[in-house]
Order: sequence, then C-alpha cells, then structure tokens
Amino acid sequence: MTQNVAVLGTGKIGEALLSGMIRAGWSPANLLVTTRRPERAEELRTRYGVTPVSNTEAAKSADTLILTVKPQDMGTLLDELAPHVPAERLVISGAAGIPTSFFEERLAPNTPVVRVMTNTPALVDEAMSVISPGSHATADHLAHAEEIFGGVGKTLRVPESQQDACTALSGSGPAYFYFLVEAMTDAGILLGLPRDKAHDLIVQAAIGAAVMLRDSGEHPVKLRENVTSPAGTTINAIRELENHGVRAALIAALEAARDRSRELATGNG
Ligand SMILES: NC(=O)C1=CN([C@@H]2O[C@H](COP(=O)(O)OP(=O)(O)OC[C@H]3O[C@@H](n4cnc5c(N)ncnc54)[C@H](OP(=O)(O)O)[C@@H]3O)[C@@H](O)[C@H]2O)C=CC1
Ligand SMILES: O=C(O)[C@@H]1CCC=N1
Repeated sequence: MTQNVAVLGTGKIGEALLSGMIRAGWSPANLLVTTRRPERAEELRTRYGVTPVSNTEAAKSADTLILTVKPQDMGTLLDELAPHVPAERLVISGAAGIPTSFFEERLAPNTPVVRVMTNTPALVDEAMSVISPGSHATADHLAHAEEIFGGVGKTLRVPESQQDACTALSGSGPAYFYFLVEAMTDAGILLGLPRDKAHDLIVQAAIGAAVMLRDSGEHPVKLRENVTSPAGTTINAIRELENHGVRAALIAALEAARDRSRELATGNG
C-alpha cells in the first residue's frame, strides 16, 4: 500500500527532506506539506508538485507526519494537531532538543513517535540522520523512518539519551566546517590571494580531506601526520592552532551546543 507522508512546517529542513524524497523516487502525489504562509505553500506546490494542506488535514489524512517546525513552535503545532491525530499515525520529529516524551504526553495514548536529527547536507543526499524510537515505536516504525531519511543520506540508530550529543556533532556539524572555510578564506586574503581563488583552494582541500576521511580507512591522526613534514610548513600552523587552544575551543563549542539542545527540551527554549 502506498503511504502518504506529510511534512509539517516545511522550511529549510522540511524542504531539504521533501526534495530528497522526490529524488529518491517518492511520488509528489503521496507528499503533503504544511506551511504558515500561503505564498510558501504555493512555492512548494510549484517547485515540487506536492499538495499543500492545513495541519489538521495532514493529521487526518497522512500515514506519517514529519514535524519540522522550530523547537519553540512545536508546542503550538501539537496543540493544533493533537485532537486530529489518530493513535496509529507515525509521528516523526525533526526538532532539536525535544524528547519523544513531549509528543507522547500531548498525543493519543500509544502514538508511535520517532525522533530524528538530520542536517542540511540532505540537500545533496549527504545527510547524517540520527534516529531514536519513542516508547511506542516498533521496529517497523524505525525502518520506515530509515526509509524516508535514507533517501537523503546515511542513517544511524542511537538511544535517545545520545540525541543531544548527536545534535551538537552532526546536526550543527556542517556549520562548523562552513565557519572554518570562511576563516581560512580570510587567511588566504591576508596572504595576498584573491577571495575567489582562496575560496576554491580551501573548498577543494575540504572535499579532498573529507573523501580521504571517509574512504581511506586511515585514522585522522595518521592522515594529518602524512601532511606534516619534519621542519616543514604544516607543523608551524599546527603549533599556532594548539597555542590558540583550537582543540579545547572545539570541545567547549560542542559541549555548549549539546547543553543548548538540552535546554530546548521543553519546547519553550
Ligand atoms: N537548519 C538545520 O541545519 C537543522 C534544523 N533542524 C531542526 O529542524 C527544524 C526546522 O529547522 P529549519 O528548517 O532550519 O527552520 P525553518 O524556520 O526554516 O522551518 C520551519 C518552518 O516551519 C514553519 N512553521 C512554523 N510554525 C508552523 C505551523 N504551526 N504550521 C505550519 N508551519 C509552521 C515556519 O514558517 P515561517 O516560514 O512562516 O516561519 C518555517 O517555514 C527545527 O526544529 C530544527 O531544530 C535539525 C537539523 C538541522
Ligand atoms: O541550530 C539549530 O538549533 C539547528 C539544530 C541543529 C542544527 N541547526
């Protein structure tokens, strides 16, 4: 039987997922979207051929509901949805921080809930989507979530207790790499390179390093050692990174992201 899937609150992540599902072979005829603004609904209809509906209509008619509003908007959305979601619907939350218990307390008893933390590389089918079941989600529900999110990249099952850490690492992760590229491009400017050339050099170094990290089977330390010649250039840069506490800064940064994810747990964050 063909399943209807509704994406509720189709912003950046919702659209990334939607576009990936269509690339992965889902028919737009089976995809519903909800938005807060009518012009956004029309944009999605025109761009993807999907059907915009109200939140209430989605709750009544879709087999699976994927909630991709901001954590702070989740309580309001659930107040609207709760009276209309039959208990057999699978509810997937894509929101940072909010535990599955938040949904279970507001929806009909025994509603299956799955929590997923994906990331924006879903736009290029290179997402990492970290998946955890709520109390009533079965193996079939998890498999269905994996089928959906597997269309936009890799998936990984973790206990829900690890979701805040995963949010800090991979949900927010792409932003740290963009930040590095931005800073290293500025360094290229300081060293006298034109901005476009500096950008291209750093992006290609990032792609090459990422592919080697994924495919070489080597530990990152070994890969870095291979670049770091005795009395060469790289070790001078590494010394400066260590002097400026970049390793400690990254550990503290990810800890702060994990803590913020925990704070968002109430949906009022
Ligand atoms: N951005 C990222 O990299 C990641 C985000 N996430 C999570 O994904 C979720 C969405 O983030 P993101 O896509 O960045 O945010 P966006 O603001 O781009 O998307 C949320 C969308 O929900 C809409 N919306 C809000 N309330 C309602 C409602 N009641 N009914 C219908 N639509 C509604 C908003 O409308 P309007 O446009 O009018 O504001 C907006 O378009 C968040 O919970 C976030 O934690 C997870 C992983 C990565
Ligand atoms: O910054 C945020 O809150 C969201 C969740 C993970 C990535 N972006």
